[in-house]
Amino acid sequence: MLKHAIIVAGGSGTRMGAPMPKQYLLLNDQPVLMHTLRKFAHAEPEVKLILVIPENDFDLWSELCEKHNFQIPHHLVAGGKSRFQSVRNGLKAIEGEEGLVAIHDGVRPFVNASVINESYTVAASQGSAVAVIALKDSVRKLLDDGKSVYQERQYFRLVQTPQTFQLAKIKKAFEITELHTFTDDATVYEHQGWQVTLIAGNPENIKLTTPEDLDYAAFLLSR
Ligand SMILES: Nc1ccn([C@@H]2O[C@H](COP(=O)(O)OP(=O)(O)OP(=O)(O)O)[C@@H](O)[C@H]2O)c(=O)n1
Ligand SMILES: C[C@](O)(CO)[C@H](O)COP(=O)(O)O
Repeated sequence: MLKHAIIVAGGSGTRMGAPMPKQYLLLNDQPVLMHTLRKFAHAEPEVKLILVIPENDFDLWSELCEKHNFQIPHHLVAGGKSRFQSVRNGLKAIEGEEGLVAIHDGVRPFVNASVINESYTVAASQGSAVAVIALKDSVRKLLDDGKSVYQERQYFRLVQTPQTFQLAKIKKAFEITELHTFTDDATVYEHQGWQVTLIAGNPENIKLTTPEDLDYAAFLLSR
């Protein structure tokens, strides 16, 4: 079955506060995005990779590829103003509706190959596969009056990427006008009335968001 992967990296990394967007920061002397693209290329050698970055960064990316001798084939697509719009641009760049597409944050370079493989297998039979992990800490809900209440953590999951779908269904789902409740691709998919299928993610697959995440990334790479 035809397998695509859209790696979204069209953001500006405000919370990281680094001199350049976090997707280009170096981990072990290689930009974050190269680690992420390599994970997909190694896990699924036949995958068709689409990389979504801001159009203004196309020249920077091509310089980085040359400098780091990065040769994994991929198709560059211009990002949008929001993650939703970047994903939609990526979906529009795929011709036809055949096969599966994994949508993955470019700033999650620590995804396991087994999670990527499982996401395609499950999406092929179920329509979708969304990587999640269970919570280890207790959970409380904040109330308007300054109080808080206990929540049963077994009913909650933290949502990661990849979020993998049958291409025809996720293309149709993304035809909708963007809503503020669309925090990821699963929320767009289920807006159609379709149930998402959850699969186990890997705990190291964090989204590099704030500076302390880079320390954890360095630790993971040093093991
Ligand atoms: N317009 C956007 C915004 C975000 N993303 C991507 O979506 C992923 C998750 O977003 P987030 O971690 O929020 O990245 P940023 O938007 O870059 O970070 P911040 O919110 O701190 O500015 C990232 O890979 C990011 O590059 C995107 O492709 N296009
Ligand atoms: C898609 C995502 O990474 C799943 O956890 C997350 O929803 C992105 O959120 P952000 O607010 O764009 O960082």
